[in-house]
Amino acid sequence: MRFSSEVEDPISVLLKPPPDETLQQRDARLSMEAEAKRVSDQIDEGIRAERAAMKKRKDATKLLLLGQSESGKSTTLKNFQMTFAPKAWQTERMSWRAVIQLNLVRAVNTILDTLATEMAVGASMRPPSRGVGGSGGITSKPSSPPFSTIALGGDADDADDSDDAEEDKKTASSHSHTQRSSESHAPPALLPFTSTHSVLRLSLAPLRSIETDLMAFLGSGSEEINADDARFSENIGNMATPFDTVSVTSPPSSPRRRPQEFTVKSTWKNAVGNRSRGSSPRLAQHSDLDSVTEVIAGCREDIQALWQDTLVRELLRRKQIKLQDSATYYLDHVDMIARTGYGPSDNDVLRARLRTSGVQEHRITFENSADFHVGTHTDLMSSLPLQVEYGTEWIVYDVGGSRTSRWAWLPYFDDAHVILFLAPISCFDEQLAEDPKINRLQDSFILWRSIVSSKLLANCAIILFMNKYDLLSRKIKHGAVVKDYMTSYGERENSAREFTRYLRNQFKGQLREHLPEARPFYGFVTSVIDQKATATTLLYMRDSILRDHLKQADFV
Ligand SMILES: Nc1nc2c(ncn2[C@@H]2O[C@H](COP(=O)(O)OP(=O)(O)OP(=O)(O)O)[C@@H](O)[C@H]2O)c(=O)[nH]1
Ligand SMILES: [Mg+2]
Repeated sequence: MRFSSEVEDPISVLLKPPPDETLQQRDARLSMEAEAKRVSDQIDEGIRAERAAMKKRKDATKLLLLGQSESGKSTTLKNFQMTFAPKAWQTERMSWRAVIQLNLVRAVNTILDTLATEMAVGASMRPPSRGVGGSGGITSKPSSPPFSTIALGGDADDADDSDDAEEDKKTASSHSHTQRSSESHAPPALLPFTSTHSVLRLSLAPLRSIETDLMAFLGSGSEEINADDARFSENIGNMATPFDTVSVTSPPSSPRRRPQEFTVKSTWKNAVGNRSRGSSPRLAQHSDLDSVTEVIAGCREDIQALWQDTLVRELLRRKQIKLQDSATYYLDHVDMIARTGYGPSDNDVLRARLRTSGVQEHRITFENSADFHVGTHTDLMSSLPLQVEYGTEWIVYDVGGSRTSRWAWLPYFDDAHVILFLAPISCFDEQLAEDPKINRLQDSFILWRSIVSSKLLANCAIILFMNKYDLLSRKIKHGAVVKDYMTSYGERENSAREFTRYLRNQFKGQLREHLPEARPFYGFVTSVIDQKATATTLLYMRDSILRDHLKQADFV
């Protein structure tokens, strides 16, 4: 009988060098073995890194930014980056220059379009036309009657799609203050434009191709959705909350899974940093972004002259051309922006408008909280138990908010921990670009009701930002009367403060109505273009509300 210790291990037998191995053969064998080990270690390392990344992703707090288009979601995301990852933000800031340039150039082209139409009318001595065509930057304001948030109250059953349609009908003709006032006046005399204006139009003509090139560079987000685009699909239609009814009305691809074209990073951001040819989107008419910048810089004085011209201002007023808010800001600061060495400030970037297409995933790794600008914040901050969260990762999903994009939200509901819902409260007198029959504030209420009553989001912390308070204050100061647009507001004081208090109660009431049991109401009044104030709110949100919620829900 043989003992096992006497049996030779078959693997060692296999690996044993041949007895007659030469020195050369031995070296070759050893180097082959070393290479095999290196490859094997590399594979193990890859598996380990993948597991760690998966665990990190699983552990990361997932925050979903929701709200209608132009509610300020992407601007809030920028605030997140500036507040929690300031060093990483430094490298991203410069890439926004092209967006700012597009916002500026588009505003100039809109003014030039308006001027061209008016001068053509003057030349032919025909009566002035009422409408003005042109590219983005114009918010059209058709007639429509006022709406009432009381009509939005209702039962939980109201949340269904047919009811939305009913409410849409109720507001199908919400009205425009500006349009109404203009109807009671006779058309004013033609404005006396001169050859100076013709020269300005000529010298600013190169900005047409600049707009085209910047749009090609920045992709689909550089075009705003309009009512015609919104009719693009009979399938999805133009519903307020397609994610509620997704099983009935299917979007083009599977509703539950995340479509491939979504959850993308913006390619233009990388392209700005990466100058190598071939990797950047091609500009059709200018060799690169630097030559675009030079053309804009060359137009600086003429842009200033156009924007400061009193006749042009009067024309914009008469034609009720409402430029985007960011456009006005950039035109006011053209002396600084239209320069070859221009690098945008944080303030400039917070004003930049680029529509989000699809759903974009952003990973934010918290940098050392000692870097936060806490010292400059209000007393509130000093009372917070500020925790060092260095290295913690959050995944923030920024979605497109127009009605035609909302069907893509649903797949992101499943694993969201936090919903940050933005409702722009300044737009009580505005209509949706994608459906001019619908009042924008009413659309926000319909969305909010659907989100707070969603069973899929029952475990999420839901935080409301009543945003654009600065614009609301300005609007009311300039004479807008809330009850003209919102009958339920009644005879309350016509002030931004009182109106905000009223809206807060309405939002809170809808949350309580749908989830009476436990969910607390977290509502903040914000102007997310104000970086310092927003940082204070975000820090409070993270270190107080979310810490408690995530602990309670066993997420941390
Ligand atoms: N004055 C002012 N402007 C704001 C405020 N919040 C956002 N904006 C501006 O409004 C515009 C639209 O904001 P975005 O953040 O792009 O809106 P969004 O919700 O991401 O819109 P979509 O991507 O179309 O869904 C930008 O030009 C912002 O600078 C605010 O509180 N006050
Ligand atoms: Mg956006």
